[in-house]
Amino acid sequence: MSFPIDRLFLLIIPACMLLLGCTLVGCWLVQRRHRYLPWVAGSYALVGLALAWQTLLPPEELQRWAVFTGVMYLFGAWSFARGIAGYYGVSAHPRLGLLISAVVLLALHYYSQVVPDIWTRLYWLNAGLGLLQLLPAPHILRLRPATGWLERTMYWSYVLFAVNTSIRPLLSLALGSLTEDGRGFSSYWLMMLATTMLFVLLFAMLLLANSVRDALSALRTERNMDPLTNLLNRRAFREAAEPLLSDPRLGPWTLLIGDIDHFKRINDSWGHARGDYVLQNVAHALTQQVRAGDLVARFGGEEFVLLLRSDLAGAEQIAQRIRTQLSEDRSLLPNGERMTISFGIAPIEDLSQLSAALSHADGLLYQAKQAGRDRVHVARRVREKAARGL
Ligand SMILES: Nc1nc2c(ncn2[C@@H]2O[C@H](COP(=O)(O)OP(=O)(O)OP(=O)(O)O)[C@@H](O)[C@H]2O)c(=O)[nH]1
Repeated sequence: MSFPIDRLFLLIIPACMLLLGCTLVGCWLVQRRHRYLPWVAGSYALVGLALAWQTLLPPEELQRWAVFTGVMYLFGAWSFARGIAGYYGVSAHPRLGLLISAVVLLALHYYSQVVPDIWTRLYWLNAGLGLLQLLPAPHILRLRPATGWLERTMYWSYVLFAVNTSIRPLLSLALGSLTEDGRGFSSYWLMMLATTMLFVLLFAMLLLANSVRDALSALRTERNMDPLTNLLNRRAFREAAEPLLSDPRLGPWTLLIGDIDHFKRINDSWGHARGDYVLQNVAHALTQQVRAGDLVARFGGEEFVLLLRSDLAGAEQIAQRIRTQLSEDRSLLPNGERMTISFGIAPIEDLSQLSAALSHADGLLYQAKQAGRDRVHVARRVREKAARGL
């Protein structure tokens, strides 16, 4: 049996689609987070298989299998819409999709078995495919997903793809050179393969870029955030403090170190889970009291560091507010006892003083602990006291 070499050549595109589908599934298996990926992969696989099937069929068989291949294309198109809808978190309207598919399949049956007409069949099929793909589009547009370039490119190429699908037969008609079976090297078939491949590649690249971006941002979060409290860790605090303290237009800055009093006793008396709960509540209280642009970090254990854009007096007020709020919250410890925190507060003028200011605030915190805990020790006071010989 001989098989025309040009047909084999045309099989490259469906094969690429299947490979891309497998890549997306692989990507999903690694991360298991992007649940829209299997839908897009499924649509690639279905459309790829349908294209391969049609390429391999002898011309006289195309009509007989029109409904079968129609089912694959239609489900592939809806699966794509489902993937896009999943990406933006909206519905792909499955019932409406089913209705559109049923109407198109009836038309395919009529124009293949009752009154065979390949071009009317193509109009129906492509209009149906375009409509199915566009099902989630209005909802996505209302969401205004234009936040980043990736989302914007994704959305508009998706809309363009759906519109191109709908009007493909008309474009082909305008280009002329139609062949009887609408396949082979007919303008329609070549244009269909080319545009499908172009968009399919574009989407695969955008989806993979999205996966990589998410993986990187998850890594960055893991690297920078304390997982228990969602505060910055020591490394991220330094990184975030650098540009702030290097900008002479900002400031004045003050560094605070807060440390929960007798935290070991909380762990020993009520267990680690209660200790963690207390840490989370302290973190919440700290972030509640500071302003946007201030930094709050957990340096480890029960020690918290804050960089506030404020003078010493303002920082002291904030520390006192946090201290009062926490000590008045009787729900933190199971026996209703007060939970207290001590602070050391030191000024800082620029980045070069960061380590010195941290030691300074730490020393003041130590003094606060020595003085009985549940208090705020501020650098100026210490200096004033020293000046007065106290
Ligand atoms: N639950 C919980 N405990 C932690 C965590 N990290 C450190 N700890 C505990 O925090 C306690 C710190 O105890 P200490 O350094 O003695 O401090 P303290 O008991 O608060 O005493 P003072 O600071 O002097 O008031 C230790 O028991 C650590 O095990 C954590 O992530 N979760």
